[in-house]
Amino acid sequence: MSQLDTLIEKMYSIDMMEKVNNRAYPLLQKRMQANPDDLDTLYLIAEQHRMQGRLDEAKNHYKKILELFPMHRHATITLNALCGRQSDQVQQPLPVPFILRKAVLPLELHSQFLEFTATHSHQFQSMKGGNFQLSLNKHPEVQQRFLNSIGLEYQHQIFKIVEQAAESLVGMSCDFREAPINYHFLNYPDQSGFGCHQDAKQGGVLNFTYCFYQEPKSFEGGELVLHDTFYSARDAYNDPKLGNNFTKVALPNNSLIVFPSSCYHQVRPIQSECTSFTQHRFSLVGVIKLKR
Ligand SMILES: O=C(O)CCC(=O)C(=O)O
Ligand SMILES: [Fe+2]
Repeated sequence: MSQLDTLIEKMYSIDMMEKVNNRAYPLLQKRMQANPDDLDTLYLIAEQHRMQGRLDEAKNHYKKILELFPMHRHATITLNALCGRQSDQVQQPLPVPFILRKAVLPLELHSQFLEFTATHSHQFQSMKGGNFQLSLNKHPEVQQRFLNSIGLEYQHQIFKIVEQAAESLVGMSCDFREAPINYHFLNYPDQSGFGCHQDAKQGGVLNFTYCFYQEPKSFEGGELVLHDTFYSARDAYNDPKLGNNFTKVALPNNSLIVFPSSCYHQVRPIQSECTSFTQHRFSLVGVIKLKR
C-alpha cells in the first residue's frame, strides 16, 4: 500500500472509529457498572474519550487505571502525552504529547488578528484540502505588516508558552529569537479541512497553531486530530508510521496548541452554513526550525 493510500485510509478510519465508538460506548458503560475495576473496559473507555476529544474524561480514566494498576505502561505514556510530556522511546506508535492553552491573547489583540486576516483576504490562496492559505514567508511584505502591527506583541505572549513547552515536548530548550519560523494563516470554509500530514519534512521541530474566529461561532467540526506516531518516525528523515489511535483536540477560539512537528495530524472537515470569509475558522500556524 502506498503512503498516500495509508493516509487516505487514516482519514476514513476516524469516521469509522467514531461510528464504532458511538455504538460501543453504552455497552462499555454497562460492562463497567457491572465490574468497575475491569482493566480492559477502563482502558477502552479511556481511549474512546481521547479519540472523541473528551480529554478531561480521558485523563480521569487513565488516572483510575494507574491507581489500580500503577505499572500500566500505556496509560502512563498516554496520560503524559495529554499533559504535554514526552515519554521514552518504545517500539510502537505513541500518543502525541501536546500543550493546549486557552484564552491566550488579550481580547484587543485577538480582534486585531480578525482584522488583519479580513484586510488580507484577497491574498489567501485556495489549497487542496479546500482551505485557503496565506504564507507569510512567501509574502515578505505581508509578514512585515504583520510584525509591525501585531506580531511583536503576539510573539511576546506566544513565545513564552512555546518556550516552556519545548523542553517537555521535544526535550530541548530553545531561543526563538534565533530560530527560523515558517508562518502561514489558514481560513476554513464549509467542507474544508486539512489532510493527514507531518511538518517535519521541511526541517520543522515544533509546531504551534493559534486558532481564532469570530463569536458567536458559526461552524462545527474543524478539530485537530493528532495521530499516534511511531516514535522513531519523529525523526524527520525516517519513514513515518501511523498508529491506529489518535487524540482529537477541539481548539477553542483564542487558543494555542504546541506539539512536535514530526507527529502526524489533520484538521477534520468543517460544517458551516456561513459563506462569509470573516466568519470561518482561522489559524496561524508556525513551524519552528530548531537545530537539535
Ligand atoms: O489549522 C490547523 O489547526 C492546523 C493546520 C496545519 O496543520 C498546517 O498548516 O500545517
Ligand atoms: Fe500541519
